Formats: sequence, C-alpha cells, structure tokens
Amino acid sequence: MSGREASGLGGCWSAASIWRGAPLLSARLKLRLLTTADAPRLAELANDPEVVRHTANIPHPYTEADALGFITNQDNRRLAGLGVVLGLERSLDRHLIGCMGIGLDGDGTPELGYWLGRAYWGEGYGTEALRRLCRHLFADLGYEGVWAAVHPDNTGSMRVLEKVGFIAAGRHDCAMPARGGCIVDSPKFQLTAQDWRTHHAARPMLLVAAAALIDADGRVLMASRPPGKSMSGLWEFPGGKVQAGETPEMALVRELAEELGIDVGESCLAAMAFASHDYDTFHLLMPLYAIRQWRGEPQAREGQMLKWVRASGLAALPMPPADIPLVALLREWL
Ligand SMILES: Nc1nc2c([nH]c(=O)n2[C@H]2C[C@H](O)[C@@H](COP(=O)(O)OP(=O)(O)OP(=O)(O)O)O2)c(=O)[nH]1
Repeated sequence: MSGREASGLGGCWSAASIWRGAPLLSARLKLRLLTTADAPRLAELANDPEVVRHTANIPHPYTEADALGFITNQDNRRLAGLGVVLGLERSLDRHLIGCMGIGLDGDGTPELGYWLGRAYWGEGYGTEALRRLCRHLFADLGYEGVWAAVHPDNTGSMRVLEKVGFIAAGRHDCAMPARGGCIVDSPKFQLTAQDWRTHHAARPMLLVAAAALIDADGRVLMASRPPGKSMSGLWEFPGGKVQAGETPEMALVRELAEELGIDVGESCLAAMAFASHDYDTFHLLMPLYAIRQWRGEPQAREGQMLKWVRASGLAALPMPPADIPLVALLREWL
C-alpha cells in the first residue's frame, strides 16, 4: 500500500504522502530514490568510521550486502508509508554523495536523517539538500513541522539545521543500535511550516539576462560556470545579473562584452523564452534572447569553458535546473 492509499485520500498528493514521485532538483543536486544499482557506491561512502560515528543505524564496517539490505528495507518502508530515503546525486557528475530522508515512526511528524560522504563535507550540499527537502515537505506535502535529533558531538549537522532555520526544541533520547545499543541524550531541533513559509517568502527575486548565441550551423554556445561561483562547472547560457538602472537588454550586451569579448547590438536580441525558477535561496527570473549576429570571436574571458553544442546534444549537458525547460523550447526554435 502506498502512503497515499494508506491515508485514504486520493488526488495527485495528500498530506499523508511521503514522496511526490518525481526527483527533487536543487541548484547542484538531484534528490532521488535509491535503487539496488546504488549499493556499491553507498557502501563505498558509508564504510567510513568518520561518516557513521554519529549515526544510530549504520554499522561499521559497512558492506555492499548491508547497503542492499538498507535499500530494500527503505523501499518497503516507503511502500508502507513509513518514510522515504532519497539519494543525493550531484548533477555535475551524477555521483551519489549521501542520503537524506524522513521517517514517520513517532507521532507522524517527519523525523529527519541524513549523512554525506566525507569528501563532500563543507561544501554546502547538506544545507542545499535540506532546504529542498523541507520545501517538498511543506509546500508539496502539507506537513506542519519536521524535527531532527542530533548527536551532541555532531556540530556540523547542527550548523546545517540552523542554517535552514531549525531551532532548538528540547532533548531526545536517541537509541543507537549500531553504536553498541547505547542511548544518547541528544539535542532536538524543529522547523514549523509557518517559520519555513516566513523564511522562504523573504527570498529575493533575481533578474538575470541570458543569451542563446546561435552560429551558422545552428549550434548554441554554452559556457561552464567558473570555479568559485555558485553551481560551478554546470553549463549555462552566457549572461549575468541585471544591475540597477539597466534594462535586461543593456545588461546582456554588457555581460557578453565582459565574458566573451563580443559586440552585440541591442537590435540583434530576439526575446525567445524565459525561465522562472524557484531556487531555495532566491527566485530566478531569466529572459533568454536568441542572437544570430555579433562582432568578434567568443573567447572565455572569465575562467569559464565554452562549447558549441547542437540542439540534440544540449540535454546531455549538466545544467542549472532553471535551464532544463529552456532546452526543450530552444530545440523547437532551432
Ligand atoms: N548567466 C546565467 N545564469 C544562470 C543561468 N541559469 C541559472 O540558473 N543562472 C543563475 C546562476 C546565478 O545564480 C545567476 C547568475 O548570476 P552570476 O553570478 O552568473 O551573474 P554575474 O555574471 O552577474 O556574476 P557576478 O558579477 O555577480 O559574479 O543566475 C544561465 O543559463 N545563465
């Protein structure tokens, strides 16, 4: 029985659903169900004493058989409406980097759990995934709150919760079956739907102008986001933020001169489509202009890589999630 059936409610989703069914995209991650094909990678990441020492249920050493058992068990729990665990897949290289999930074993309020492979600590992935999952829980599924108990020594995990807006909410006795069965008096954190909505509503709107530069062979120029910038390495349409006092067209002409060293007349910009995408920390509004004429040869002036790509090859590039719908529109345009 699915969570939806268990709730006795029909429709596309219900407050008792635990998973909408489609992967959740954040700026750099895809949160998706685990499959048995993930077992070797899961074992590789979790067979690390540093990764599991603050977790309650992950034994050490951790084998591929353990990972397979975990995936099957989680699948059964999901089908019984008891919880869901999602793999965190990095969009750039499609590598699994950790897991995040909820359980409904207590009073039905989701209890959060997560861990990341050691190589991926300190890069904001936990915060990013948690923001996206909380949005799913509150905006899509209608939960009223979510909570987590954290091992008292796990300061990194507490920081992640606080960044997302969780606040301290007393203590919880955590049973640690995989750590010798001890009970650990742990700080508890919670986030209510109301606090999440207040936080989320305060995110800014960002206006960015972008270009689909199209050459005589119908190929489109894509640029990798430079090291040090957000979403670094993902392939985007050249462009940038519209500054105070600029129109989107003025901003794009300026950005193309700065980033690529090309000269484009405003009259050569054909408004083609726009992206309106809710990133978890800002809302992006991005008009995309088709450009077939410019002066100069595009050069990578800001540490990015450039690539001319045929319409058929665009979908294979790892991109910011806002750009994915634009690719389908662009293919029709070309
Ligand atoms: N240029 C561009 N930005 C995109 C695309 N898709 C997408 O989500 N974005 C997002 C990434 C960033 O959050 C934002 C653009 O900001 P940016 O930092 O690249 O802008 P900028 O060139 O003005 O940079 P900076 O001077 O502020 O460093 O829009 C895209 O296709 N092209």
